[in-house]
Amino acid sequence: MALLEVRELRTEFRAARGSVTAVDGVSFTVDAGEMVALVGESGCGKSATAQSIMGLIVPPAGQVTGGQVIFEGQDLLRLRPRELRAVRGKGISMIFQDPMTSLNPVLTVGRQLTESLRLHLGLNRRAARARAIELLEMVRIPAPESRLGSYPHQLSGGMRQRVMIAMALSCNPRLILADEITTALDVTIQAQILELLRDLALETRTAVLFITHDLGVVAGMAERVNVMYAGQIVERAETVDLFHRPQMPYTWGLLGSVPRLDLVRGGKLRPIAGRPPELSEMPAGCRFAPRCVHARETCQDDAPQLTVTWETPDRGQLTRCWGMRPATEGGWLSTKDRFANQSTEES
Ligand SMILES: Nc1ncnc2c1ncn2[C@@H]1O[C@H](COP(=O)(O)OP(=O)(O)OP(=O)(O)O)[C@@H](O)[C@H]1O
Repeated sequence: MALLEVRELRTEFRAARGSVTAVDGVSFTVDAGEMVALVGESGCGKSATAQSIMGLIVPPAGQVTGGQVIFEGQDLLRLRPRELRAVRGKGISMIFQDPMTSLNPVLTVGRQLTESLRLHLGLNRRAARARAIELLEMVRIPAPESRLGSYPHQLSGGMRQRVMIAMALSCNPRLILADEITTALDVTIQAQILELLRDLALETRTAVLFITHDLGVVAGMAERVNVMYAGQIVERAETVDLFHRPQMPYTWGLLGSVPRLDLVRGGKLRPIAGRPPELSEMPAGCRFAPRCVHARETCQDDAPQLTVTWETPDRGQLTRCWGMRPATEGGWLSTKDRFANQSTEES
């Protein structure tokens, strides 16, 4: 059984006229100790998915209107607030993009760590302090004892994110939701923080749902990837398969905007042209069709389902694209069929 199983999750936000659906039938799993990525451009619904899992989307701003979030066998969407609070921290913890918004600026790092340990694990003052020092050592913060007295603003961005990782790990959760945790950091620091999270998660056998807009970041972090577009999963595969054999044109586009050392000299990064649809004006057919140079008439008119388009006995790849046949019928459409409607600007 999966550690986390998200089934047909649907989340709506209140809008000027009625409501808009930011997460539309999203399903995926995370196994114990596994690293899974949720990737997509800004606004595709990644954070809304994570916040829905944690029960952080509440009326009047928004609401989870459908689906299930099964964590260790229980549906988190059916829990009472008190029961859900017990799952947060001890079962699932979350690290956000900007530690300054999640750390309390008027409390020292030590106070914040020890309070969480006392509250969730019932440690006494002395034991909580000892564990806090141990946690800061774990996230490789030098002179941890003296750092306990520091306020968040006295630490660098990278150090603050290390503190957030320490807090996330403090109650030995089974799952960490890591939402764009390095976006606000310098590139060199980004790599250190990612490596730290990966090493600690492996060491402590903690599963991580790794949320990012940067497919480049996924390569070294996740075993499986879910690509999200306009509120839906549009491709899912093992990371190696996704990089080796991306199937959905949106994923090709995301890969085209990842810097690569093996690009031929002079090869340019190609951002995906156009913008995702407005939530209030979703296309009737494939949601990526308006930006897809391979879109055919079917793509404009009919919404494709997420379908197994490649598989071996032990793994598979799912794609939401009319350019792919089910794996049982051969997967790829022939080049002639696939590009039948290819625009001239591509050739
Ligand atoms: N409180 C809210 N009220 C109304 N709409 C919202 C709210 N929060 C998010 N949205 C909308 O839901 C959609 C999904 O947002 P979400 O933050 O989940 O995207 P994302 O993929 O995480 O992007 P980013 O990385 O930029 O946060 C967006 O169109 C966003 O404008």
